[in-house]
Order: sequence, then structure tokens, then C-alpha cells
Amino acid sequence: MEVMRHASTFLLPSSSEGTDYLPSSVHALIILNQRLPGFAPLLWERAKLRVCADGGANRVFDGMPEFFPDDDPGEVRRRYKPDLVNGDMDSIRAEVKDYYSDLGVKILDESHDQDTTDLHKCVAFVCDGQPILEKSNLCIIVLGALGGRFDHEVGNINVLYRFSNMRIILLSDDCLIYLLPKTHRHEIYIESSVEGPHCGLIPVGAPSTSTTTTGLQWNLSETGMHFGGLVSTSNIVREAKITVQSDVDLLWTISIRKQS
Ligand SMILES: Nc1ncnc2c1ncn2[C@@H]1O[C@H](COP(=O)(O)OP(=O)(O)OP(=O)(O)O)[C@@H](O)[C@H]1O
Ligand SMILES: Cc1ncc(C[n+]2csc(CCO)c2C)c(N)n1
Repeated sequence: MEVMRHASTFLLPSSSEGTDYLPSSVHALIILNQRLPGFAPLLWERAKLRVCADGGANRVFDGMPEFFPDDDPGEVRRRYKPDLVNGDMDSIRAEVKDYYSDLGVKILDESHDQDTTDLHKCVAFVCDGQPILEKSNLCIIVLGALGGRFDHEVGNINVLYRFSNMRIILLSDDCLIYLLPKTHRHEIYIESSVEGPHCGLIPVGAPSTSTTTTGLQWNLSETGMHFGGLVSTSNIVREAKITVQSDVDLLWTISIRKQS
């Protein structure tokens, strides 16, 4: 079974080029309709593609100038211009839509589809519609996916399962989540300056009959996990490298350290 390696190098303040353990990846950023986290400008500058999901465009329009109170808001908005706004367009304000449209931003109205979420539409666009992005080392970072309405949060997690062959990271100010597909053994390299120590391994999609880990305070050894029984929450990272192998897709979550 092949190894899949993971590291949250994108959160490091200095450039997130490749490391010994992980080649550099290309980032696409999707901004959802929640307050922008503090590292939004940094992630924006490093991303190759920036997509706003419907009302996420309001957050960029309103929120980016707040990060630069000494700069002219119009200048900040032109600097942080998305490549695309995609969704069912029931949350983007008319003035914001017109503003970005006038700047030449592509606005993709998919209001005919009321069976998939705006995040789903954005991920599908990044996967299917962007031949310029090399998919093998593409990582999609989703801002504002957690810490809001529970139905939205579950919908966002469902997108990880629907696109389980893609690297997608759901991010908030407090934690990040991604999927560990059962097709691989996983090595997670902890960036201890920006993440941890609290973590979890959660069998959301299906119960696990056998999961094995190393590097955690409470490791699993061919252990089963299911809702109603054991799920690994409030675990603690103990080593620089965590390994995970399971018979099901698991969610990995780790706390993000408060920025000082
Ligand atoms: N409170 C929240 N918590 C988590 N994710 C959210 C929240 N609000 C919005 N999102 C995410 O941002 C995307 C765009 O949000 P937006 O408010 O434009 O959606 P929407 O289609 O209008 O949702 P709804 O009609 O259910 O309120 C959603 O698809 C969802 O992924
Ligand atoms: C069984 C079922 N439940 C809910 C919805 C509603 N829904 C799901 S995604 C979406 C778009 C949100 O931007 C909407 C309205 C549905 N279609 N089918």
C-alpha cells in the first residue's frame, strides 16, 4: 500500500516551498460565506487560483480591507480580486456582484442546481474546469468551512468524501480537517509551531473495524471505531510524525495555534 504524506506547510509564515518529506504543492483557495480567518491574506497571496463560493465574495469584499486599515479599501479590493465567483448566487450582494463583474471577474451562476452546495460547485470547477492546474500536487484550501451552521459544516465535510481523490483541507481559525483515504497509509508531519497538540481521528463515513496509529498519546492498534462506541477525539500529538492506517476513510483534525 502506498504512503500519502501530509504537512500543513501552507500555514507557515515563511514561504511554503517543498520540504524533505513533502514536495511543494499548488494551492487553490475557496472562500466560503464566513468571517475570513486571520491567515486569509497570506493564503490568498500564495494561491494559484482563488474562488469565492457565492456569499464568500461578500466576505472578501468586506473583510480584506479590514486586514489593511491603513490602505485605501478600493486598492485592497483590487489587490484581492477573485478569479471566479461560483454558486447559486442567493447570498452575494448585488453591489458586490456588480463590483467584481466590472473588474472582469468571472461570475458563474449555477442556481439551476439546488442539489449540491456552493462548496461542491466550486470544488467541481477547480477539479474539472482548470486544465492549467496540475492535479497530482494540487491542494484545495477551504476558508470558513467550520464553526458555523451545523448543516453547512456537515455539507462541507461531505464534500471531502465526494471528492475523496482530491486533497482538500477545511480550515477555520481554530482547526483544520482533511480526509485520510483508506487506499493509503498516511504519514502526517506535524508543524508544531502552527498546529497541535489537540487532534482527532473520526470515522464519519462508516465504522472502522481496524485502525492503527503511531505518534499519538492514545494510539490505536488494529482498533475498531464507530459512533456510539469509540471515536478518537481529544487525542494529543506526541511525535513529529503521525502514522495512520485504516480500513475506512477517516477524518483527521488538528487544532491550529492562536496567532500571536
Ligand atoms: N455558517 C456556516 N458554516 C459553515 N459553512 C458555511 C456557513 N455559511 C456558509 N457556509 C459555506 O459557504 C458556502 C456559501 O455560503 P452561502 O451563504 O452563499 O450559501 P447558501 O447556498 O446561500 O446557503 P443556504 O441557502 O443554505 O443558507 C456554503 O455552500 C457553505 O459551504
Ligand atoms: C434531500 C435534499 N435536502 C436538501 C436539499 C437542499 N439543498 C441541498 S444543496 C442546496 C443548495 C444550497 O446552495 C440546497 C437548496 C436538496 N436539494 N435535497
